[in-house]
Amino acid sequence: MSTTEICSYPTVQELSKALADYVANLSRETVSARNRFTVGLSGGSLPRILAAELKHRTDIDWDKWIVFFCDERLTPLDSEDSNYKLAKEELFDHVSIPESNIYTIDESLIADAEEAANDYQDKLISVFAAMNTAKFPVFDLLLLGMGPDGHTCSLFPGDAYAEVLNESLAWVTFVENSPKPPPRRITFPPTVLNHAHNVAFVVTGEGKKVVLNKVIDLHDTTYPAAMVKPINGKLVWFLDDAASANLVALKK
Ligand SMILES: O=C(O)[C@H](O)[C@@H](O)[C@H](O)[C@H](O)COP(=O)(O)O
Repeated sequence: MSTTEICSYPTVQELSKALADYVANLSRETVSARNRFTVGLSGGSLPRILAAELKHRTDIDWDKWIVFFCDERLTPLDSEDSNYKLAKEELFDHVSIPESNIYTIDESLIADAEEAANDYQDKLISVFAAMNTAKFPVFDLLLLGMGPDGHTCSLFPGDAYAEVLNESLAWVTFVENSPKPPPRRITFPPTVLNHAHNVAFVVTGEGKKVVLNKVIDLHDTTYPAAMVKPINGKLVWFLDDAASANLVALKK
């Protein structure tokens, strides 16, 4: 059964501390149960907020982490736009996750979005097919952000993105007309997000408060973030008070 928890903190720094505790606990529990911790990361502000406290933790079995990107921009890995580059600078450079456990896009395929998505899917299959019997990868933890238009990963609202939003077979799909630059990206579809054991959204700032009300209070699935409802997993929202100011769900 799916459960949802909403946590709000006065400052982003306090949020980072709580997030580090949450990730460290989950990592410890999962490693002792399954001897590995599969994580999906997003871009935007998430890597910085996540790493701020987490990179100082000494109680994490980093060599058991297996990391994928929930979405990635089709750029070289050393581009300022690359989610990998951001995560590397904020987190990977400071902790000891084995390089071979960090799965990046194949840079030689960035000119062909479909091929890049298929290749990334093959990487997912190589890791997950042996681990679980589900038709989709079951991540231990997916860490997501949300844009002011309600997008998450590279899942954008609107009819132009219906095919990606409704993808029901592929483990990785792609967009070539993202309204948030850069335009060409690969992304997990909602079905993959909803098979995870744990999904955590990290959303901060006043600019998100209107859309958070639509997503959390009104469950308005025209906003892709509202499509995230893990079938058998746990969803946690890590918010700051500026972002959560309008939330009816928190005032109950
Ligand atoms: O690659 C990307 O662009 C991200 O994965 C994207 O989905 C991001 O998480 C949101 O846009 C929120 O970004 P902010 O936290 O910076 O607002």
